[in-house]
Amino acid sequence: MSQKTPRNFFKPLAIGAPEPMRDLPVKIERMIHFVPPHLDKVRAKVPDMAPKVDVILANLEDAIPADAKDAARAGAIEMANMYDWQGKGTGFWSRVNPLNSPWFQDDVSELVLKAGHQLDVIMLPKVEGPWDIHFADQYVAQLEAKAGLTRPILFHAILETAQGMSLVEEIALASPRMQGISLGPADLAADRKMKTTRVGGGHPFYRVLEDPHADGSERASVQQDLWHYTIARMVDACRMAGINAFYGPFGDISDLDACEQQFRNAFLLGCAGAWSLHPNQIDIAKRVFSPDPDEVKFARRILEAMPDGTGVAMLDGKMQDDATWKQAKVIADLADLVAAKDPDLAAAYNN
Ligand SMILES: CC(C)(COP(=O)(O)OP(=O)(O)OC[C@H]1O[C@@H](n2cnc3c(N)ncnc32)[C@H](O)[C@@H]1OP(=O)(O)O)[C@@H](O)C(=O)NCCC(=O)NCCSC(=O)C[C@](C)(O)C(=O)O
Ligand SMILES: [Mg+2]
Repeated sequence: MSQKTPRNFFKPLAIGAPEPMRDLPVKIERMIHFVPPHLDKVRAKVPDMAPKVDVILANLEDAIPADAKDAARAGAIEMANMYDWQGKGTGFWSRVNPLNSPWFQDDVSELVLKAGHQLDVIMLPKVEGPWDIHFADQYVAQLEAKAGLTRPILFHAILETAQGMSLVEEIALASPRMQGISLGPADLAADRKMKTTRVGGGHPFYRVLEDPHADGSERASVQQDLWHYTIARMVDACRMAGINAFYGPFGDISDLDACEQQFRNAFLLGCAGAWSLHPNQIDIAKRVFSPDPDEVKFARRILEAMPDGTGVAMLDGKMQDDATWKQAKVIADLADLVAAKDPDLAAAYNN
């Protein structure tokens, strides 16, 4: 497989385009909050919502009707100027239409040329392979040069096709712009021909049955996680590439408990955040993707017990060593980031 040389991997893909980042900005992205930019009433909420979330995403793709694509794009550009994104630290992203759609070129060119200074991340849907990232990479570089941007716009891919799943490692490694990957459970289920119309979460048919009982009594069965393999492989691909994995949408807006459970499964498997489709999912993502205060305190005890990160120590009967020190570092560093943005959690982590 042809690979760029390490030195060429970080070369700008257009004369005048900003230098690609060698290290990603360290941010908390516990929830990526989706906004339909064509709805005036919802768009008007952005200045009030922005301080309360980690990322606001102007959605131009699915859930935006074909006859509202131009209005959504114009709304996204308006959103770019509704808040001090770069100054106040809330991420401003946009999900553009698929690369083969009639809207992709206008989405990307107008966003970069008219909102590139405020835009942090372009979310690319239905990514089939590294070639999609390569194409978008050079196209955006050309536009960045034209717009005179000094900071590169990053990419976030959605994992929502069977081919994309089979190439997820190559997608994660395809460009210095890659910032993360989200699971897209609806399109991926359709492409895999999974027999579910749900957007994330479990399914009552997906279970394991215990062995038959001699007395013929009823056999217990337990529902299993449909998304375990997919999320775990996405996490491995992302962490191998030094980027973050995210759980995508949970579609059953009315079922807050199942949403929390799906987010919690993803958090435990290594995801950095999830999408919030509705205001009632924002606090769930905040609660789940912020480290638990007791876990933070225990993690800090591990770091204190082994200041240089090597050796062995016993804490509350649990063996700690170089590996658990690294696990503790992940939790403690995340807690510091969350505390900087969230005074309530800062107090919980330090009392
Ligand atoms: C589901 C919907 C229609 C219910 O919208 P609603 O208005 O019927 O809900 P509501 O409960 O009546 O709304 C209560 C209040 O919240 C507001 N509100 C409602 N939503 C939002 C929001 N997002 N942000 C900010 N405010 C919101 C709404 O305007 C209302 O305000 P009000 O009290 O002042 O009247 C609405 O929440 C919505 O459109 N959410 C975004 C859906 C979306 O973006 N879907 C696409 C992403 S998932 C996907 O693409 C799949 C994937 C990855 O591709 C793949 O797996 O393949
Ligand atoms: Mg989709």
